[in-house]
Amino acid sequence: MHPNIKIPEPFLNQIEQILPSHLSMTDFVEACKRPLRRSLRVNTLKISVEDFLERANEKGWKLSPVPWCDNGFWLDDYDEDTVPLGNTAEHMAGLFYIQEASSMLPVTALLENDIELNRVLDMAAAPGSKTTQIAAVLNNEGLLVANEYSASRVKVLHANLLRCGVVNSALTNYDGRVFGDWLPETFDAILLDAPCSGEGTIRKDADAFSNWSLESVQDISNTQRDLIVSAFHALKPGGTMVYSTCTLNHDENQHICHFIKDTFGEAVEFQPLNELFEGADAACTEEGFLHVFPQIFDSEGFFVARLKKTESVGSEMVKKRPRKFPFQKAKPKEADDVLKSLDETLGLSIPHSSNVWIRDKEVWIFPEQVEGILPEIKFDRIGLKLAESHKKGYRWQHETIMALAKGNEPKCIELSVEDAKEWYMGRDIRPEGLIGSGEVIVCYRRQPIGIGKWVSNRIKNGLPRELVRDVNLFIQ
Ligand SMILES: C[S@@+](CC[C@H](N)C(=O)[O-])C[C@H]1O[C@@H](n2cnc3c(N)ncnc32)[C@H](O)[C@@H]1O
Repeated sequence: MHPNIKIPEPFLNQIEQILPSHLSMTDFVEACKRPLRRSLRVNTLKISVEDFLERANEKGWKLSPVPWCDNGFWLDDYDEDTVPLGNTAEHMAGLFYIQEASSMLPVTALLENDIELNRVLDMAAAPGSKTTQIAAVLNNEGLLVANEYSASRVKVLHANLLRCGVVNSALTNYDGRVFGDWLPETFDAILLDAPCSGEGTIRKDADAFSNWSLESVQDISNTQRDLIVSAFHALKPGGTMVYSTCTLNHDENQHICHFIKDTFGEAVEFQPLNELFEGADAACTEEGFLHVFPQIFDSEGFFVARLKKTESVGSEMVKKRPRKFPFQKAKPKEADDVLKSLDETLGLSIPHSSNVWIRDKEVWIFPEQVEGILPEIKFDRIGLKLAESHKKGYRWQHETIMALAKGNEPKCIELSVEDAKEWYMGRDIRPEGLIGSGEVIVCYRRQPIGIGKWVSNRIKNGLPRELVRDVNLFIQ
């Protein structure tokens, strides 16, 4: 049992009124008090599920599949005190994301249908569990705009995108209310994983209710109404949107969905989720939303609704002052030069749907689909910084390796466990009996972990300073 759990009476009274008849209040309270099962999602941008399972098996991890996400697994009996999951070599290399199982539902629902996805918006994205999940389904193609209102949380989002090798993203730092006016009818799919009162997170966080009150629920539902209207305007006719929260009350869930339907009528079509996976029925409401009480799948509480915009609702773009953009698209010869050098020095190539852009000496790749909307909104960061150019060529970046290298390129060198520890601690390494020249992709257990440079029998460490850490305890 969770030791310090406090569940407010008004909340329990409310749940009693909305709990479906096939569920019991006793089970609900007991489930809230049970600590949460740990779960993770394999990052298929970096490793196949098959290879990950082999590696997990070698480490003695016991994984069981999450039924609604092909890449999701529960991790049974993991001893978090010995090696915190977030400090394992596999996590640092971006091979998985620690994500609660029910929080994998919204992206599964959003991207279930095989539709063309040129532009996707994640309107409330930090820390990025679902952004990285979307990027993996898109396989780094198309454009994924990841927006977050809190500047400090944008930094965490950015770090997670880098760790997971996401290349097709463009980050923005706005109140999500701006998208409907600034980018109307722009996105094929939108995830609104809304800020909410977090009632479903009690199993993870004993303090989940410390700021909870009936009034605060009303406040936050006003924001949610504004955000869903904005998202609906930003959606292309024919596009799909998922509205999700990690809370349980109707005001922040069902009522928000009915509000958008009342506002836009026939243009809103609820798309039932009862067949999203085997057993989904157990959480399905009459409208076809998933209202996941924690005892149903032994998970966090969650709510997921999917809707389609069947027709335009006459959204209009608000005119803005033209802004100066400091990047220029590389001329064809310039881009060829960069890509040829990337191939020749490291054996790497960029995703099909991206192009080379230049700012002074910096060389970047941007998803092609961002080009049409560049004048409309200020981006904090787009795509990937590939290199810095200098007189003799290019200085490739750590993130280039983390995003583009697979570990099977000719320029890779496999480090011993001792050398990998040295690498993560920011030190140069001397692989036994080897001498080389030029740049080299360093790998640990066949996964790229950075870029170094041979200086005779030593590889100069290229790990960015902010990633240096004492990993002596964690890497085995
Ligand atoms: C439920 S969390 C998102 C979790 C995230 N989707 C994930 O899966 O990792 C909601 C996020 O919305 C942000 N937020 C709050 N108000 C917002 C607003 N008006 N516009 C956009 N984002 C907002 C919060 O800072 C928070 O990071």
